[in-house]
Order: sequence, then C-alpha cells, then structure tokens
Amino acid sequence: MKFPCLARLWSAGTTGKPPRSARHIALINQLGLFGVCATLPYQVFYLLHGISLYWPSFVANVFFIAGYLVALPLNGWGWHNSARNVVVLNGCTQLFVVTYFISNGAGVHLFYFSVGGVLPLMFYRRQELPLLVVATVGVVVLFVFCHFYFPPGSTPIPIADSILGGMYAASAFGAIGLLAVVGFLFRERVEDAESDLTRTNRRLEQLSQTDQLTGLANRRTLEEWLRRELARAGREGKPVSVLMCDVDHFKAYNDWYGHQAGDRCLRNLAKAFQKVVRRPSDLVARYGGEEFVVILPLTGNKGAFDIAEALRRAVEQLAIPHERSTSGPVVTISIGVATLDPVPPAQLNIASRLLRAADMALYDAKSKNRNRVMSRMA
Ligand SMILES: Nc1nc2c(ncn2[C@@H]2O[C@H](COP(=O)(O)OP(=O)(O)OP(=O)(O)O)[C@@H](O)[C@H]2O)c(=O)[nH]1
Repeated sequence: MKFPCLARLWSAGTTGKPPRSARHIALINQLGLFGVCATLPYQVFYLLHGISLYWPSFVANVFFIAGYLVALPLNGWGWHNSARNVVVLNGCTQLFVVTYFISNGAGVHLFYFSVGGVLPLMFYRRQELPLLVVATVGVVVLFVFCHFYFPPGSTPIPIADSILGGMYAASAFGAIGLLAVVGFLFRERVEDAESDLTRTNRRLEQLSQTDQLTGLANRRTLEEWLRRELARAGREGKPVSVLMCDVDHFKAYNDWYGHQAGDRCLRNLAKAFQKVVRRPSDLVARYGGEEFVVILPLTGNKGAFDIAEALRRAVEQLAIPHERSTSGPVVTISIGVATLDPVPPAQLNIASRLLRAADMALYDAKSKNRNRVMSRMA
C-alpha cells in the first residue's frame, strides 16, 4: 500500500475480513475521510470571510464532519451497513443543507455526481440492488431540487458573485477529484486482490505438480512431460529413454530405522538425483512410494545407461547405512533403462510401452541381487 499512515486509518474494521468485504469497508472509511477533507476548505473560507455571516453553514458542517468520522468507529465495531448508511445520508444531507445556505452558485451540489458515482461500489451485494436504485434516484432528485430551487440570490446569506464563481470552480474541482481518487484507490485494491489471486493460483498449480515429500515432479507431471517429449521426438525421429529407479530393501529400511528416517532417505535420494540429471528437458519424478522415474529426451540407450550408472553410484556414495540390506552395507538403488530409438511418430500407448519396458528392466536388475542397472529396448 502506497499511503501507510492513511491506509492504517481507513483500514478500521477490515482485519480478518475476506478481501472483497475488506475492500468495501475500506471504501466507506475512505469516503468518510474524504467527506471531512472536502468540508474543511469551506470551513476555512467561512472563518476567513466572516464567520458572523456564515455561522449557520459553519455549525452545520461541524456536525457533518462528526457524522463522517463516526463511520470509522462504526466499521471498527463491525457495523458496516450502518457505517455506509451514515456516510451516504450524512453526505446527501450536508450537500442539501449547505446548498440551501450558500446557493447552487457555489457548486456544492456538484458533489452529488461523486456520490452517485460511488454508490454502486457501496451497495455491491446482489440483494442490495433495489436499495442502490432507490439511493441513485434519491441522489438525482436531490441534485435536481438543489439545482432549481436554490439559485444564487435565493439564499438567506448574501454572497458576492465573484466569490460564488471561485467557490463553484473549487467545488467542481473537488467533486471530480473525489471521484478520481476513489476510483484510483478502488482500482489499487482490486489490483492487490488480483495479484493475491495470481500468487495463490501459481502456488496451487505448483502444489498440484510436485510431490510433497521430495519436491520432485509428481506422477501427473511425469505423464504429461513424457507424452509431450514422445510426441516431439516422434515428429523429429529422435530417441527417448526412461529410467525406472527403485530403492533396494526399502521395506526393511523402514522397519529397522523407522518411517521418518525412511522419508529422510527418500529426500536425500531425490537431491542426489537432481544433481546428476541436469539438462532442462530431462525430468526426475517420484513415481510411487520408493520408485523414481527419470525421463531423458533425445538420449539413446548407451547415454541413458551411463546416466543410470551415475545415479546408482551417486546413491551409493551418499553412504546412508542400511544394516538390513543383503545388497550392501548402505542404501542402494536398482535401475531399469528403456529406450525408444527412434520414437515412432503418432503411435498410441507409446508412453505406457516405454514405462513397461523400463519396469521389466528394473525387474531384471532386482532379480540379479539389486544395486545394478539393466537395460531393454522398448
Ligand atoms: N518412509 C517411507 N516409506 C515409503 C514411502 N512410500 C513407500 N514406502 C515404503 O517403501 C517400501 C517398499 O517396499 P517393497 O515394495 O516391498 O520393496 P523393497 O522392500 O524396497 O524391496 P525391493 O524393492 O525388492 O528391493 C514399503 O515398505 C513402503 O511402505 C514413503 O513415502 N516414505
């Protein structure tokens, strides 16, 4: 927010409210404060140009200023509709009374345009539509009445034409300025709300694409990624390889060291995988419990085998103790490699064919005492 002090003042009653309600409560506070600000120059004028003459308008305005300020505590106490009604009624009555005292030649009744302009922001709920229509018609009637029944010269207080002209210009400026400021502040609020929404959507999207435990891509992302890369490689006649990795004797690890240690182990493995697989088009995903899949686009069987070996070694080098493993003293992985070279264009079920082949290669690795890489062509 660009006006921290003012923002704190007009945020009365907004704490804990959903953004939409908070926006409207703040708007009522802002209008109350603007009512005060718009009245003060008139008060200064009355003081400087003969308070003895203009005292009825001056005294009336003191009450109207108090009326505007009441909106802030009302909102603070949670009486938002009352705060809004007080601001609207106070504003309309003030314009009427002051125009009666100093005539329409001073242009005070021009502020009815600003009031009419912000009414749709104040009565915003669907069920308030009839109230909005009534309020708008009321404002129009008041403006027309003031315009035709309080002409210059009809006032209880005589005012020189030159002064009236100056006041009219100031009123016009104030009425348009008020509308512009309210519009600006409201737009700021809407933009803030939009940015919040965009951030939340991005976060939700990220959550729906990643695995919570490891931060790797989840199975859904993996399937989309694989489909896209296979289609691309199919068009270009290039290879795609897939690695299916499984932690050896992980049930025994969990049973011996506990589930939390098991989770920690999976997180460390994920980090090690990400250090080895670095090309932007490659993807490491958590496929299931202790199974990971790596997609290697534009990679032939030999290259994929080398990367799988690098992964296997990286895990071994983490040297996570595994006393219950029959494949070695530390945690190890087995990897099945499968390659389509080249990927045939536009073939159905090609992704599941590739994953199935990688799974079979993994089975081969598991049956040969684990901690090894085995490969198949899909
Ligand atoms: N800590 C932890 N364990 C998991 C998670 N997901 C799956 N597991 C465990 O991983 C184990 C997998 O066991 P199995 O499929 O029998 O395979 P294994 O014990 O690794 O044996 P091999 O694969 O034949 O070497 C099961 O005990 C699951 O409970 C997880 O998110 N966290």
